[in-house]
Amino acid sequence: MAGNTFGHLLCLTSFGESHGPAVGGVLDGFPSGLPIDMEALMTAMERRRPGHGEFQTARNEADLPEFVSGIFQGKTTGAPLAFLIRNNDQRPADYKKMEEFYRPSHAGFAWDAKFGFHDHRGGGRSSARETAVRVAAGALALQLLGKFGISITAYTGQIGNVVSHLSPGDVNPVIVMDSPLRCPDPLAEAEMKILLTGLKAEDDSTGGVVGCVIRGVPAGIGEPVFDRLQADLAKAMMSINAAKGFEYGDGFAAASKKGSEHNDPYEEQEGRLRPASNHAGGILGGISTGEDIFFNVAFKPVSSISKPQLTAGKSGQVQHLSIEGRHDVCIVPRAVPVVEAMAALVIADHMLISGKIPRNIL
Ligand SMILES: Cc1cc2nc3c(=O)[nH]c(=O)nc-3n(C[C@H](O)[C@H](O)[C@H](O)COP(=O)(O)O)c2cc1C
Ligand SMILES: C=C(O[C@@H]1CC(C(=O)O)=C[C@@H](OP(=O)(O)O)[C@H]1O)C(=O)O
Repeated sequence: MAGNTFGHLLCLTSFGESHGPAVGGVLDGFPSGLPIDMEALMTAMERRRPGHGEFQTARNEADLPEFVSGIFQGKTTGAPLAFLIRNNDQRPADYKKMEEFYRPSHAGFAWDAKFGFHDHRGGGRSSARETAVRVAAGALALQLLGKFGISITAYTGQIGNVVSHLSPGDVNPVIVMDSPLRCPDPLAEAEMKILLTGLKAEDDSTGGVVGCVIRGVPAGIGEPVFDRLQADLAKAMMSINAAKGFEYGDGFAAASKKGSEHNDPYEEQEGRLRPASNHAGGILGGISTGEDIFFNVAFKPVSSISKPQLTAGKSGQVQHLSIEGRHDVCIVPRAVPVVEAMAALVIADHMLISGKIPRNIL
């Protein structure tokens, strides 16, 4: 398997390069009969699209998916959903130096080691331009899940050392939607803006954390032992460019807790048994418990910075390299819809596997 296809029953194949004519995808296994809300799909694309934010890359792309298969009379047909997203605003001259130098901590060095050469313009296939495809496919999966009462809200939980202290259960999707940095906590967001303004002026960058909460997933999805729900979520999140870590439920903090602090004892509520707390993050034994599923994804600082870095070129000469081009100061706000999209693909896939979503929803 060449690594460009993701999923079990609902499979996304993505293709395209940052400075090629287009990126695009084929989403196969999607149920027939779902009316597609193109406006909602474009809202998702708009949230990731480059070129319209103070701390974002200035590359300006419309990110308009053109569907060439899988939709008839506004509804999915069950055939592969295939779409193209044209690239219109490339500036390859920005990458001239990359013929001589590898960008420290971008993908060029490793891609050359594997493939022998790669399209150095915009990083080629290693560019997060590819994540536009995930958002288009994920927006379709989100619409499908919405029919079955499932909602997914990703949000900015941390930028640099500024942390939002809201717990996942308190995250309000409306506030996140309206926030320029996709942060549910307006006080933290104000501090994040100050931090990013300073870093932009210093030609530097920073990382952060995207949180995500999935509500309405019924108990019983996930396929032990290798396709545990958290294993598939982890793979989906760690496949996003610049992702450095994944944790769900109490995550790494669970390591230092006592059993008596971490356990979720059961109680009867309205005639059914439920855990009284949710340190598990909605998954036990690889299977959903019916509680909210929540997780965090850590992202590294953007590697392409114009602050000079001392680095050796391909012929060995050491030089102060200042990266040119149009780059994000912090990718976290633009990664929010990507995390949402990948989570939607995983949950929709497992809902189909378990039969909780039928293949025909007419
Ligand atoms: C939404 C998004 C936007 C990104 N924007 C940039 C960018 O403008 N400049 C950059 O150097 N890296 C950017 N990245 C990160 C690179 O794509 C990533 O570091 C590169 O592919 C190498 O992969 P790795 O960091 O996972 O090893 C972005 C990532 C995401 C998810
Ligand atoms: C184009 C997008 O983001 C790009 C992601 C990216 C990277 O290295 O990942 C580097 C930049 O590419 P370029 O130098 O070609 O403008 C970003 O603009 C996009 O997200 O659609």
